Amino acid sequence: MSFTLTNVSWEAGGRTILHDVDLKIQPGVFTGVLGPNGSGKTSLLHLLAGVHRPTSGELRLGDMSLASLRSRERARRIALLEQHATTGLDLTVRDVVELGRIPHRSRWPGAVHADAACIERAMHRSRVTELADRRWATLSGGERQRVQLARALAQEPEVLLLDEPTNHLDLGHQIAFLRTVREVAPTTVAALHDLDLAAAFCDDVIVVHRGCVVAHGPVDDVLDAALVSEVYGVDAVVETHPVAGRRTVVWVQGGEHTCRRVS
Ligand SMILES: Nc1ncnc2c1ncn2[C@@H]1O[C@H](COP(=O)(O)OP(=O)(O)OP(=O)(O)O)[C@@H](O)[C@H]1O
Repeated sequence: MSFTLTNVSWEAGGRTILHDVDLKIQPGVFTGVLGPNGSGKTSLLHLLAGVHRPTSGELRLGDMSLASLRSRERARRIALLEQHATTGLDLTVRDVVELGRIPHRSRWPGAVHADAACIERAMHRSRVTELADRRWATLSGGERQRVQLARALAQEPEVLLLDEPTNHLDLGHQIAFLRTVREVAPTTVAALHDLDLAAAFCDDVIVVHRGCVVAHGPVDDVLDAALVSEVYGVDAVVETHPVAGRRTVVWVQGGEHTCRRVS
């Protein structure tokens, strides 16, 4: 399922947060959204999820305008894994994962069994089966993140939107999490801060800077030292690692945000 954004802008709090975004996100592709803090990554994901509506421009999912989809239909097609998922309810892990089935609820007699199988499968894939009876409130940050992935997979979406999904995860779980997403998820768009993880797992990347999309394309074409310098204000060496065989980013110096727009 593709996303097509034509001249999309989004305003909030009296200012333009995203400016004239033109993008086509191809179906079946794992796309990373990169950019500094406050550049507009979450805002872009929220537009794709239908949480926000564009102030101007058009956003299409496949051949439909996203705005024309009813919320239940949207929830069947798109799962959003938020940066800070919370609930005030006293739920078990299984209850949380079961929430992913709500958009698919049906009166068909076999639905309960189908839902149960789907929930078990999603928990197994996200490596949280052993947590199934634990209270959500007692989980660590990393455990919650994996449970949220299970909820999103139980939703069986056509598009998976992930907002900094590897926050809270140790290195092993970061790799396992993104590998699982690559194996089982359909079209994926993930905001990521870790450029090495982006290089390892993304097919394409979108780079957002000060509310503008300044680059979009295959990760190996986009991710280079000039981009890291321009967007993050960091001098870095970006090279193909001799053992891992993928792009790695080693920072040399920086930290000052001397951002200029990349053309
Ligand atoms: N509802 C809102 N009202 C006003 N300003 C907003 C709103 N939502 C986001 N912003 C502002 O828009 C800008 C982009 O925010 P966004 O959360 O999209 O950035 P981000 O790239 O995801 O940042 P981070 O990496 O820090 O999570 C920020 O300056 C933020 O304060």
